[in-house]
Amino acid sequence: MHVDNPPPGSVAAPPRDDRSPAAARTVVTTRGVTKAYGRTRALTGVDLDVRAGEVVGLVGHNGAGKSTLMRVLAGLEPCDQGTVVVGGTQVSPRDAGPGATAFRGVRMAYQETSLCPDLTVAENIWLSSRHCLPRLGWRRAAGAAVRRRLDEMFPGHGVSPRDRVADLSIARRQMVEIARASLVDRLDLLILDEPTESLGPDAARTLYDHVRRLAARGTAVLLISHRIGEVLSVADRVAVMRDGAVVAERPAAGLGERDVLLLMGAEVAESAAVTAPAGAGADRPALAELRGATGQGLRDVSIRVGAGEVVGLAGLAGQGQQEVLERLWRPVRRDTTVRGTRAYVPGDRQRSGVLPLWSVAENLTITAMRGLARGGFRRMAAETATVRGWVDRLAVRGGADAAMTELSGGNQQKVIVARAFASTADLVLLDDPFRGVDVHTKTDLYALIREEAARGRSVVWYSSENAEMAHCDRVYVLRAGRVVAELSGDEISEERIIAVSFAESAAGSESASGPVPALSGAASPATSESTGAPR
Ligand SMILES: Nc1ncnc2c1ncn2[C@@H]1O[C@H](COP(=O)(O)OP(=O)(O)OP(=O)(O)O)[C@@H](O)[C@H]1O
Repeated sequence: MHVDNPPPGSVAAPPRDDRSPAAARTVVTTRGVTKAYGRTRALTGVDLDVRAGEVVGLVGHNGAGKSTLMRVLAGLEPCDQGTVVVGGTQVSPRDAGPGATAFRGVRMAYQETSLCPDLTVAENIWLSSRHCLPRLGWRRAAGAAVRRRLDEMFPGHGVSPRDRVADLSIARRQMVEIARASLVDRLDLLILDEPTESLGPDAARTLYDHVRRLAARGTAVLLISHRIGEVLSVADRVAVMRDGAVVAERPAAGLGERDVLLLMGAEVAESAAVTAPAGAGADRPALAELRGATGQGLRDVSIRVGAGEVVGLAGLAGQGQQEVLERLWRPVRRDTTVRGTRAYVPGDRQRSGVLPLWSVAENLTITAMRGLARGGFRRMAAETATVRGWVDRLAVRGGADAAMTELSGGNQQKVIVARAFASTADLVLLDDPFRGVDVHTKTDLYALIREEAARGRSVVWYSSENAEMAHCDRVYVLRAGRVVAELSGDEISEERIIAVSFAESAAGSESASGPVPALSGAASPATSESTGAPR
């Protein structure tokens, strides 16, 4: 069922939620805000009010305009038309731009972190918060400030102010990005753009605890997320964006995930989980195998991937899952066998996934080229048909000719996933591939994985969302570099995976609820050569 789309810019009367102060001052207001990039109308007339002390969840499909609106609210980009009022003062397009003082009380933590990779954590903090740091001894002051904030938000974070950002895992970079955004002398509005996509459940929970504390102190928080359940658990109010406008606002209390999906325009019936046929693939010939793999953080790991099987790698983040994917991608050791070609979808699209200067079509076909060519000649018609098929299938907003940098984060991710499946690889390796992808598209991608498996392709899939593992035939749960459980069929459930992940922890030296040190400080093992090309 579809919800009718009201005219752009229309806003349902926002009923107040009990948790937010009824007469709180408005921190930001937008009326009829539009923004176009060339022919793309990213914002088509946004009306939104955010009041002090409230948490507003902003949801919508990939490309709905959420990040663009946030950039306008943070003063990073001017809007084309409409009015933006920040802290009671109407700002003009001239006021926008990096470091704009009119927007000083508004801070944003970005979906792709804005940190300089070659600087340390403390140096990055100085860059963004130098106006509130002393000139003498700034490094120490920045280090102390970020450490304090990280301790508060993410106990057990494992980040030192002296760490070089490039050496941090993607989850830790995300933590620093969020801490950086909230380090300011006056914080009226904190914008969090998909903050938990690379965080584990513990870090997500402590972050949201902090968000509620901020709100209790009067700071407004705008939370963009595709994780609707999380939004409903922390927000006072939910604003839904479609086609560049806010089309509905509702108090979060009493709203269910299904209600939100309907407001977003999703076909909820289609969103029903596509789960794996029980026990499928268990007795198929092995396409890939790790036999007692040890070293590089792995301890005696044995894993078997049958032809046409979808194998999940689960457990808390950083327990060796990336190292397993790395071994399968580069099977150079004698303990690893892979028959056939491989494609890789890296977890960190900015570092090793996107070819930013290339178009969507070029990014998509780069790995499929060999299969599409005949006698060493490119077949342009076949390439065009392939590209069109994938762009339509995954609803890549922006189209085939757009540069990758013109796409929203979720749409970029769709192209990277499509690139792997458009290849002829026998084994597709997925490292938490659906970060930032909207719920509806994810459902399509789950179905795609099952279809490809039915055609005989094998998939090894690490996901930080345990619920996604229900789409696998078999799941290996990793803990501290070891396989601690192998689940199949009905045994695969979120509860079971969590229980197994923590059972080992309770038996070991770490506390079940405490922080778990990641095995590898480095992020995705993917390098420039692992952008998906089968070899
Ligand atoms: N710099 C840019 N140049 C051209 N088009 C852009 C640019 N930034 C955004 N767009 C386009 O504007 C539209 C809205 O993008 P935006 O990033 O705001 O969406 P979003 O709702 O945040 O999506 P996602 O959930 O995928 O992050 C998209 O169609 C996108 O392709």
